[in-house]
Amino acid sequence: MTGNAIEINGLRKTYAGQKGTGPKEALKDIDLTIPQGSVFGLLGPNGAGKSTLINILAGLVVKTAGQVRIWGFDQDVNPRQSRAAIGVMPQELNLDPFFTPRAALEVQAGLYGVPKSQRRSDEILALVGLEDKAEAYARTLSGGMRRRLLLAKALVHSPHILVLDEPTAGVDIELRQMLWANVRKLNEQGMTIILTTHYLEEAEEMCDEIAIINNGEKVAQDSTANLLGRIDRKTMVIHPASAAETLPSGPGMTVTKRADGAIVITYRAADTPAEAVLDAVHAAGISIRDVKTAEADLEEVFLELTRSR
Ligand SMILES: Nc1ncnc2c1ncn2[C@@H]1O[C@H](COP(=O)(O)OP(=O)(O)OP(=O)(O)O)[C@@H](O)[C@H]1O
Repeated sequence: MTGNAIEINGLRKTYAGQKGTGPKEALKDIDLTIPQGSVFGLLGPNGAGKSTLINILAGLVVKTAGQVRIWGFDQDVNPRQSRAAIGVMPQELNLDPFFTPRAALEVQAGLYGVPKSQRRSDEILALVGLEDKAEAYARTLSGGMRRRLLLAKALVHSPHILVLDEPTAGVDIELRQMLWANVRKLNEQGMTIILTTHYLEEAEEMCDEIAIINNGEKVAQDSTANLLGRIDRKTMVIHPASAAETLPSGPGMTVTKRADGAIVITYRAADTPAEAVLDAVHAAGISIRDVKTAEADLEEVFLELTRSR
């Protein structure tokens, strides 16, 4: 099946003002489509509105205006079906301390109306590596284990869409790898994944497509490759065979010398071929011991898109 997992049109959220402050427009007229089967990244600085957006999808925050369709179901017209299509792993570790992981999954499955015969609690516990903690009280689980349990809870009703809100904030490497391995596996099985993250390199590595939200507005949405392609600046670092006396120069090149003697040249790939940069280096009488090039990363795209606003 092809199509959109999520379709959002004209979405607005205004929180009522608290003491001494006016109302807060957290989302201002957002349009967003998320293709089925993708791993989709929702990025933005603190306070951009990501959690508000996710909480609206999860049915935890009531929107002020706009239309939200989840797996084709309008949230206002078919609230039950649209809720059933999505599972959310929240940021906060909000677990009942007196439930064991197995009991927590059974309760969650009950809330979603999953019949006993279709429950997969043990399979899901195994997926997240909690099978040997199935009967431990949640209060005895480590922070990492609690996060695993939150992921497990998001999966009990076999949703089409899994939303992960800052899943790796403050988690150790082992848990992070477990999470990403699971995300990849679930995505390969056809699940659409939406994640928010502050770690740009993580989004770069994991996501096919990314939307950047800033100050309640969508400032970009594109494939990860296209977003990275937006910044055409390249950097070449030349390590000269002997100390350079003259610095190379040429149209479209910015040249600086580092304390270690390396020469750093930035240029736009569209206007300046790498060969022209190397020619300029040779023309300055420099012989090259080593050379490295670097592309823009998502951090630069992100800064460029969110800086001016
Ligand atoms: N319940 C609320 N009442 C009033 N204002 C709120 C409420 N929840 C969020 N806000 C405000 O709405 C804006 C968007 O917040 P939101 O939590 O959605 O941002 P975010 O992008 O998820 O940020 P973070 O990454 O810090 O969680 C912020 O200015 C926040 O202070």
